[in-house]
Amino acid sequence: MTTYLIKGARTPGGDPTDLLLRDGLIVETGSISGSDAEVIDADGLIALPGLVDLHTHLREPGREDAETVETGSRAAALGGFTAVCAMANTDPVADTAGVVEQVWRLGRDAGLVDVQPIGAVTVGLAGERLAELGAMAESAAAVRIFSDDGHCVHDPRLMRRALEYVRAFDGVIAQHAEEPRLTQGAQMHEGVESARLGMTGWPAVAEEAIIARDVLLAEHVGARLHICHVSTAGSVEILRWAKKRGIRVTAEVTPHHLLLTDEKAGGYDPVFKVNPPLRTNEDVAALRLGLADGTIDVVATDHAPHALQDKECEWAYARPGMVGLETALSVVVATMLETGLMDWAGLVDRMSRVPARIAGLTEHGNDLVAGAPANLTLVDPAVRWSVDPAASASRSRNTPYAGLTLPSRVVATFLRGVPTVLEGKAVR
Ligand SMILES: NC(=O)N[C@@H](CC(=O)O)C(=O)O
Ligand SMILES: [Zn+2]
Ligand SMILES: [Zn+2]
Repeated sequence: MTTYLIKGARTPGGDPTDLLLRDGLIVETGSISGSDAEVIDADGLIALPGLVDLHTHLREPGREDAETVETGSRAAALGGFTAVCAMANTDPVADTAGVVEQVWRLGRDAGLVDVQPIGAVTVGLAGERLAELGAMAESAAAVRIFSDDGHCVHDPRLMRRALEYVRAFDGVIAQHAEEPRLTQGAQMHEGVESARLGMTGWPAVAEEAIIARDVLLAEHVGARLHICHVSTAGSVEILRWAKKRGIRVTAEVTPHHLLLTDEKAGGYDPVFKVNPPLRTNEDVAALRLGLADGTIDVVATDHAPHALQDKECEWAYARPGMVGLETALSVVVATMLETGLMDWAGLVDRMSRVPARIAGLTEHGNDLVAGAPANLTLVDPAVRWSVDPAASASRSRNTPYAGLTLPSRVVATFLRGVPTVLEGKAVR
C-alpha cells in the first residue's frame, strides 16, 4: 500500500500542514520531511475531512441504466465524498436484510466511497406495514437510517410505530415530508409562478404540516427524527421551534434548494422538476440562514439520477429529481461561503462532521489529526469551472447547472489512505 505525503495543505481555521497517510490512517501532521512517500503538492489547496452524503439515490438494484452503485460512488468521490447513504427506493425496494446487504457489498466491492444503505420504513414503500427494521439493523449492512424517501410515511400511527421501533437501537427515521392529499397532481411550487404557468401547485403547507406533526410525534415517543430535503421558510421556523423545545430532530437541505427558485419552471425544462419543488427567493434566503445558524444541520445532495427518456419529455411526465454529487461542494461554496454566511469550518461541519454523526459513521467526519482514518479531500478554492453534463461520472445527465460557472473544485480524494481521485480525475 502506497504511503502518501500531502505537502502544505491548508486546513479550515488552521495553518498549512503536511499530512502523512499510511495503512489507512493519517499517521503524522505538521512539517514532515525525509520520507519515501509519494508526494502530493497541496500548496494553495484546502484539506477537508471527506464529505458525507446522507441522501443519495444509487438506483441499483433495478435501474442500472440510470446509475449503479459503482458509477454513483465514482461521482461521489469526484465530489469529495468518502461516504454516502444509499436511499431505499430501488427495485426491489431495500426493505429486507437481503437487499441492504447486497447494496452494502456492491459498495464495498466498488471501493470508491463507503456506501451505507438506508432501509425502507414500510414494505415496498407502500406505507401499510413496517418493514423488517430489526433484521436490517442486525444485518451486515448495520442499517441505522430508515426512510421511505420518494414517499411520505403519512399514516401517523405507522410513523409513531416506526419511531418507537428504531429508538431501541438508536436508529433514526428520515422523513420525506409531503402530505400526499395536498400534493395530488402537483407539478411545481404552489405560488405566483404556478398560477402564471397554469401548473398544479405543491403548497409549502404539504411539507410543513408533516414536519409539525412528526416533531410532535418524535417528542412524544422520545425518538430521533430526521427531515429530508427541507425546502420552505415555514419548515425552518418549525424546526427552530422544535429544537428550542429539545426535540431530537435533525434536518437537511439540498444544494439546489439553496440556489435555485421556482422561476426555473418557466422554461418548462424538466431538468428543474424535483421533489420537493424549487421554491421562492424568500424560501432560499430562509434556508441559507437556517443552515448558517444550525437550525438545518446538514447539506445532503438528494442525488437523483434519471435516464434520458425519463427526463427529456413533457414536464408532466418527467420524473422528479436532479443529480448533485459532483457539484454539491461548489454550490455550497457559492451560496454559503461567497455570501459570507459560513466559512470553511462551517462547511466541514454541515457536509462532513454532522452527517457522519447522524449516520453513525465513526470513521468519517473526523478532524485531520494523527491517528484518524485517512478519509479526506483536497479542494482548490481558487478554481472556477463550468459544469458540463457530458463530463459527469454519473450515468445520468440531469444536472440543473449545465453551463453554469461554479467556484472551488475537488483535486483529490482519499478513502482510508487510498486515492479515489487525483488531479481532479477518478483513479478507477
Ligand atoms: N427528489 C426527487 O425529486 N426524486 C427522488 C425521490 C425523493 O427524494 O423524494 C428520486 O428518487 O428520484
Ligand atoms: Zn424525498
Ligand atoms: Zn431523495
